[in-house]
Amino acid sequence: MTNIPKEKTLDSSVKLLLEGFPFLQRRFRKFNSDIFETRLLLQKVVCLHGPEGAALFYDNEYFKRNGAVPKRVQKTLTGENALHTMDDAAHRHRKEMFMSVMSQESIKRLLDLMAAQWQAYTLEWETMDRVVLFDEVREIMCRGACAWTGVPLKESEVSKRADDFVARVDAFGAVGPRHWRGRFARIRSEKWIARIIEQVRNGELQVQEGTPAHTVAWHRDLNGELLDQHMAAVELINLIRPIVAIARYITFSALALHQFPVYRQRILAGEENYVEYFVQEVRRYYPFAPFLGARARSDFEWQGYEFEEGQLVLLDVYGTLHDERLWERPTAFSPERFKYWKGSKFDFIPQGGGDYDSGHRCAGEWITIEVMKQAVAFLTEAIEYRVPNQDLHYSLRRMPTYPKSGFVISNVRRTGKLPAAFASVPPAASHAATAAPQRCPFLG
Ligand code: HEM
Repeated sequence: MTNIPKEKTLDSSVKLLLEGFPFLQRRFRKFNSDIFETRLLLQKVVCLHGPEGAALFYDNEYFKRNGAVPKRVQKTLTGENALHTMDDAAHRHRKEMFMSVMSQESIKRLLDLMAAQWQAYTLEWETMDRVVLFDEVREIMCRGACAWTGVPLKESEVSKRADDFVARVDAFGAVGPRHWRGRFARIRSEKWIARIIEQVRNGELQVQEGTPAHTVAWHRDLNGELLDQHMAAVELINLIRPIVAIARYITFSALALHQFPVYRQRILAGEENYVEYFVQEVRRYYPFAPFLGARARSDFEWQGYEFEEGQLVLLDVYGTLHDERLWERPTAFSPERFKYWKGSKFDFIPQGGGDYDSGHRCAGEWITIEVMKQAVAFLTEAIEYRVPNQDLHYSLRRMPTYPKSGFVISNVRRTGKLPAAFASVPPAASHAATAAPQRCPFLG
């Protein structure tokens, strides 16, 4: 039996808050090991790093999620008792519902709805002195996500609803006011969406079959029962809120285009798949999810280390994405690396690893990649802009993080060119046109 290297500490929770994203990575380096033990929130925690650690973490035989996601994260980010906390047959059944709305056709519909929003917003940006990209893109994402799911969004509530979704994500690594903002935002958004579920079920709101609102409202659990209204709201939000969260990756994409202009040129040169390499590198390079948690199902041994039943285990997402053994010059931004990447399901894990259907890998990873590709194509081909002086620093201590200024652009001009993916998409006549699905130009 080998002893797991142990951090000498009564509790490291404060250090985690102070150090942020690199907290785990620093300790793996200090111990020169892909496993170590520490104490967080007054409990013993075993931390795993790298593809072998990830393969173990995603092995359903050894780990479960029930009891692993802290209540403070459920009460802000995910909602309580959501898919993220389920296991075994019940998880697979609920996950099937999520994956059923991730078909190519469904994602294409989302992209068309988003494209109309990009066009409507840039019309307005031309008239504005300064545009805070993060603030605008979260609205674009919120409108697109609501239209796609089938959730009506009044013009007057766009900003408030988008704010609440942002606040819920913003709360996941926070204590104090930021955490409480997230809690209140969860309560408001769940109340709103629970009413939508009620209206879909009683026929007050007509939504097309196949849309996420229809799918979730009429989904039956393994016992054949509809989800209770609140649970259905939690899960429908788990399809909307994370789309709004893509605004962070899009803001980081704009930052990358600004900081590394050579890649803007390569994208404009039209090299095949280059936009995809670029967004993959954005997802690797910039921080989002720091780590993930699971609990051991029973006592077991792995590589000579002993795990105890109920043991809390964390998987180091940020550190694995910046490990020099996996990524050449990990601190350099280099989309080219994805040209040659022959990775596994366990090394490139910005949205989790392993399988989509049987495991907890992010249900929305394909959406994230496609929505980011669309945004990058738009930012490079459809508009020109200036980037005035501003504070573009993003703090690794803040979880989650984004550039302090929100990425301000000015002098926005439409080029008159539309990326190929937009060519067939009629612009939204007004924001309201795509916000209410009944009047959506694509769904009729
Ligand atoms: C900003 C982009 C996103 C990031 C960084 C992200 C990240 C993650 C991560 C780290 C997980 C946990 C994986 C695990 O527990 O092993 C996850 C799970 C999940 N994500 Fe995402 N995600 C994003 C976008 C999306 C989108 C667009 C959707 C849906 C439209 C989505 C829906 C989900 C769902 C339903 C789960 C739970 C899966 C399960 O437990 O089986 N996410 N995501």
